[in-house]
Amino acid sequence: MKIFTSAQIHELDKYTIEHEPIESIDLMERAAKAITHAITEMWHNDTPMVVFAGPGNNGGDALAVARMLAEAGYSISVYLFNISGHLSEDCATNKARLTEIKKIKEFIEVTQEFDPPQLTSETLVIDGLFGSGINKPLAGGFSSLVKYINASPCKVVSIDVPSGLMTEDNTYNVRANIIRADVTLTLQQPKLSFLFAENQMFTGWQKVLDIRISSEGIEKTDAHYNIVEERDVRCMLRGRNSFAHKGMMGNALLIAGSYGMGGAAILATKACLRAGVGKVTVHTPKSNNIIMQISVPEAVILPDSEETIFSEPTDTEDYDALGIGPGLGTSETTAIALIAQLRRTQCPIVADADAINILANRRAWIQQLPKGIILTPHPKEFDRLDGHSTDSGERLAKACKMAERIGAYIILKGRYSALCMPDGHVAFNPTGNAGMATAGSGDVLTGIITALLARGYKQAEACIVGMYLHGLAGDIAAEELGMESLTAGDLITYLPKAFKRLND
Ligand SMILES: NC(=O)C1=CN([C@@H]2O[C@H](COP(=O)(O)OP(=O)(O)OC[C@H]3O[C@@H](n4cnc5c(N)ncnc54)[C@H](OP(=O)(O)O)[C@@H]3O)[C@@H](O)[C@H]2O)[C@@H](O)CC1
Ligand SMILES: Nc1ncnc2c1ncn2[C@@H]1O[C@H](COP(=O)(O)OP(=O)(O)O)[C@@H](O)[C@H]1O
Ligand SMILES: [K+]
Repeated sequence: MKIFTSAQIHELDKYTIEHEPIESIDLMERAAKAITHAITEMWHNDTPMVVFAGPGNNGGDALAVARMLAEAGYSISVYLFNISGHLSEDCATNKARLTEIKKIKEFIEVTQEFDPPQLTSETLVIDGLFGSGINKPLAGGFSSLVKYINASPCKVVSIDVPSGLMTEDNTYNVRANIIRADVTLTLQQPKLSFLFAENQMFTGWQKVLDIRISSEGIEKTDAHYNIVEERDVRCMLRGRNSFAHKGMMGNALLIAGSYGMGGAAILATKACLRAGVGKVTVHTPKSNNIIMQISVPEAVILPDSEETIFSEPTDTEDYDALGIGPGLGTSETTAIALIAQLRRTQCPIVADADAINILANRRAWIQQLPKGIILTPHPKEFDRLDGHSTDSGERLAKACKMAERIGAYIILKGRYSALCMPDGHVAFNPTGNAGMATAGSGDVLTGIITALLARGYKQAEACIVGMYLHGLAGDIAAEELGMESLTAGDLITYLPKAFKRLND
């Protein structure tokens, strides 16, 4: 699913009006119907509702919703904020339509002073102050109103966007002046900023409402940001030839584990095998040899000459992919071996965890990384690599720049892991859940991506399929076990079911 910027949304709006064709006011009516339907599904008609409408089209939506809810028998009070004395055309039309009906409890047009109504725990506030047209942080009377609503015990449903939240960049926004909704009913597509962890407190639960924006327009418009969909992944999946033998299914090399962190190597190795690789070899310190042999008898172990750390690069001629980093440690010897390893490796690479931490300590080496390398940092690891970011938006922008600059694929891990590609495009992964916030989940992802690379998937495909499968395994595990007790090992156990669901 493409994620458009507010400027693109505005253009698509116009495109739909011109090409469907449909009058702008009728498109607003269509949006309002979808919003009203969603509200009536969630709240009974004995819920007292207070609608706050702004002067633009978000306010227009709110006024239309107020009319429809009043006609459906809800008790509705409406406050329309018209401070500058100018309403958008469709907002003005909906004001006229609203004032024509008799079923509204009260309608107040605020032009100067505003005496806020009492908002109790019974009240539902419908927030239609500002949507995708906001162009600066809220201030003055609007910020006071937002603070008043946020401090009240009422429930809040926001139309399209929680008022005050920018659809893309909130780095310089004033967070106290943004509505904290319980539910956001967003039109056509989630907005980019909804995918960032720190904005969940504003959007609350999100529901996307289809308002039938021109599919032709959507197809024609290039989007930098996409949310991966199941059908994309199904198209990328490669089958297994019935004459397949292990030599055809990829030969993976993992360099992982140090004394005390052998578990990371075990998790990555098991995940690599469960992701369908033909053969996997694990280069790990001597001290992990026996535990690896016992834990993963399917793997070949290549013990390092050192007892506790990775110290010597391995020839990669025979391998189809290298996964390096889980539990590796960051000692000086390991750092030198890592760089030597990256320099001499010819096959595709995924570098995670301590491999990233080592690069963060020696930033000059980042420029020299092989083209096409996959890096899988969580936000803290990325900050070590590229300096502190104030929020997810800034971090994503930096990751995109780095991916372009060094020709890398960077997966910024999180609820919606973001794959930043060298061509500037970003793919967000929708699968996964909070049960996966547990040690070792990242090692499993490294193992899966390594396997897919070894099997011949191109970097972008290996990342997209890998992220999706990893999250889907977590979702199926959570369906059956619940989130609380989920462990990284469960992700491996449920990987077969994730494959099966996608292959069915
Ligand atoms: N295709 C779709 O998705 C559809 C979208 N639709 C709906 O349209 C909404 C977008 O409407 P929109 O473009 O009119 O913008 P909106 O958010 O109402 O705000 C603009 C007004 O706010 C003002 N303003 C801005 N910032 C401000 C600030 N900080 N403080 C104070 N004022 C500020 C700005 O004034 P200006 O700065 O321009 O003078 C202008 O008056 C969208 O979210 C959805 O609900 C549906 O109806 C149909 C299909
Ligand atoms: N709340 C969540 N929703 C979806 N996925 C999550 C969530 N929390 C963690 N994950 C996934 O789990 C993995 C955690 O990786 P990481 O932080 O590197 O863990 P570790 O270092 O312990 O292995 C990432 O792939 C991330 O996307
Ligand atoms: K809003």
